[in-house]
Amino acid sequence: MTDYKIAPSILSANFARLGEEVDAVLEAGADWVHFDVMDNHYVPNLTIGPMVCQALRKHGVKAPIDVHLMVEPVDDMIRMFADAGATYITFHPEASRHVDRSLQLIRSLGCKAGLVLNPASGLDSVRYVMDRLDMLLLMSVNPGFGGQKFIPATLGKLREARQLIDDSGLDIRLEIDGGVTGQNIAEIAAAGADTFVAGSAIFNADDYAEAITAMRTALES
Ligand SMILES: O=C(CO)[C@H](O)[C@H](O)COP(=O)(O)O
Ligand SMILES: [Fe+2]
Repeated sequence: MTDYKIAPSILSANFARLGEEVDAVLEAGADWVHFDVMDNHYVPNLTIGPMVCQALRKHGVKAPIDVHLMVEPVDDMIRMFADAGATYITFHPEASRHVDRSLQLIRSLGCKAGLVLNPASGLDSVRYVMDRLDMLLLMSVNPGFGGQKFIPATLGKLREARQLIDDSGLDIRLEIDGGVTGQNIAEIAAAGADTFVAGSAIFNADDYAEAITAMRTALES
């Protein structure tokens, strides 16, 4: 059976009570914390940095923190997030001049490494660095904002990515980010994803446990 992971994106959490919000989703059954970092340069929005990641660790968060860097360049932020307690660090290949080197940097700092592909980007940029990846993240919305609609063409790309990973024989997670809901998660899993980021579908729900349980039930179906 596939080891599915659900990673609520704190982009849709109440930032005024972030520690409690993260405790609440983990208590409600989430596996990971998805941490969106935006710099108003790579994407037209600005969020949170390594100090907030470190604060969550100090607050007592033990779950994996999945840092999604939407910043350019990436190497300084990789170092700072590794120091701040990140588990996974993923970045967009076009935001690094030397993708292979940035991936090596992440692992050298003891974190798990991943690349993120935007909706219009093909799989070519990951083909020759597969052995440097612990995760491949496909964006199913354009990066920068929560609450957008899932782009259906991502399903075909997920199938191709699943094939690429299976053919490689490597242990690489396949994560999907953007517009994931309890209604579409089963179809997304059938296309090959094993790790699901969901922001608005969880944090906008009245009951986080109910939203996460509905996702797990759909995954089991
Ligand atoms: O990386 C992101 C946006 O750039 C977020 O992780 C993503 O949009 C999650 O939010 P939602 O589930 O509401 O789409
Ligand atoms: Fe994200």
